[in-house]
Amino acid sequence: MEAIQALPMGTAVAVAGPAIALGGLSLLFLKSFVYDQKKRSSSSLPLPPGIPGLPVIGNLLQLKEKKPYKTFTKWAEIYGPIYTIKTGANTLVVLNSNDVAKEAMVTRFSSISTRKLSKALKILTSDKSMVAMSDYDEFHKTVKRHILTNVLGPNAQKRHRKHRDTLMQNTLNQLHAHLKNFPGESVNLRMIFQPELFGLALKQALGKDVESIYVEELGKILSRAEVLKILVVDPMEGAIEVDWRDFFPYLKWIPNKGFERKLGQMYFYRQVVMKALIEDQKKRIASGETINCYLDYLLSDAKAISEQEMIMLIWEAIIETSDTTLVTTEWAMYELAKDWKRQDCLYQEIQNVCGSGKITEENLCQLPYLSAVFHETLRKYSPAPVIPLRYVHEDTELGGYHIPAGSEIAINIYGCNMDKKLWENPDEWKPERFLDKYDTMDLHKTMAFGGGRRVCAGSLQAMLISCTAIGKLVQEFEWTLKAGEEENVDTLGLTTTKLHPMLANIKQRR
Ligand code: HEM
Repeated sequence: MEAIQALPMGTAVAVAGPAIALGGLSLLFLKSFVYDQKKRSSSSLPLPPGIPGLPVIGNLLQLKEKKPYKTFTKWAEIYGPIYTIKTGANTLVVLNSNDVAKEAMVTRFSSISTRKLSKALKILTSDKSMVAMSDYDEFHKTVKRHILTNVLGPNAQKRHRKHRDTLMQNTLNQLHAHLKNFPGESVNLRMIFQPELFGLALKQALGKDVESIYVEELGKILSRAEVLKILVVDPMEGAIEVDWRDFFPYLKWIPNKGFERKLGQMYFYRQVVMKALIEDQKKRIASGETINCYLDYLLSDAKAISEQEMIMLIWEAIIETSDTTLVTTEWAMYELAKDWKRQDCLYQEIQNVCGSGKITEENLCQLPYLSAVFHETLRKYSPAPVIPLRYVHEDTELGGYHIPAGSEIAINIYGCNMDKKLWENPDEWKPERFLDKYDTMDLHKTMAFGGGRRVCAGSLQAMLISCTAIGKLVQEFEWTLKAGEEENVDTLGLTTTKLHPMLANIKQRR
């Protein structure tokens, strides 16, 4: 040490330089040796079992119905938690248990960190220009930080609290008005809750809710309901549009006019409406009025974001806020309205904790049964049943099998949440299964929010809105399903949206 200190500075650098270079070289050598070993050891493993299919088209005909996650789950009972299917020219590795899903999302993430998007998603996401659909790269890290800092992280959620309180109060007011104006008529909760969620999404993203907007390219004023349809409802349907060229890339030169027209139109409408909404708010900012919202934040703090990326990021915050939370809340209320005993159990818990006071977000940590209702609904109705496909960009290993580069990965969240080895009678909606086992505020009791570096950024917001809404709806009203509603359990779309909106009869509690 003293000898080194005694050397002139230049000498120390001259000696240390080659040493560092040599150290670097041997590290590099070691890394490539380990990599080769890993590669060799992975390729000596067997391939996952394949589901028998037909030549050329593979298993496509077996996946005709638009709920592949259910077919995947049935196959897992025969072929195990990991298997491959052929979708035309593509090989898809399907993961159906928590263990293999976590291995893909955490341990082997570095080999599976890119997205494989269908043509429809490529168009709708403006080629991966949003947090949830981007590859795991610098763009992703930057924009995930932005959405967490301003919209979805714990501090941002504290700042947006007033919007959630308004949403809850407006929902309750409309239910009371329904009771008064249409006594004896059943209520469609979605018709009230969805526009309220959309209002919250607009306020968080753009600073203000809108009643209507003039869109120059369309030459007309659109109502709020039309804006909701263009920004949320249509793209959710468009996202599952199938272009057969996805399965046969070697036929991509053949035009598919119907598909292109439909998706092109959706893209155009979304684009012009988003531009009009943003321009409107830019006028507000220019007039000196700034608001704590995502747009104001991006305009002042995220200079490197292009105009198109800005449109996509703002749209992302709107569509993601408006959909999955509604799906969860509606299914939870369907189950509670069907099951009086459990509804009463929840009501008693709320009464014990809140007494004559109204339930608030501050009470959530004291309400384990409410938390169990939320998580059991996420389990049984996994709002994102299959994670958007990932792509294996280097040979890897999963569940003891060799997974070659070029494979696509489908993580079947629904399958993980319905795994009979993990969940007793998984078809039964039974919140009690979560009591005593978990911390009330643990957001990851199931695989519903994914995991690892791509874990859902909006889980806190979803929990705060959904749990408070369920709690308030049950605290204030008694819910009973309308006769014949029990059978309506079908779903529609990319998420598990209830095909028939829930209809229920409500009675004000004393
Ligand atoms: C019950 C409601 C929700 C469920 C079940 C859910 C589910 C998921 C899942 C499974 C993923 C992971 C995708 C993957 O691994 O590739 C994800 C990602 C994401 N979610 Fe959610 N989500 C919900 C609500 C929300 C809300 C309200 C937002 C608000 C904007 C949101 C924003 C995001 C974002 C930005 C990502 C991308 C994270 C990343 O790629 O790093 N989610 N969500």
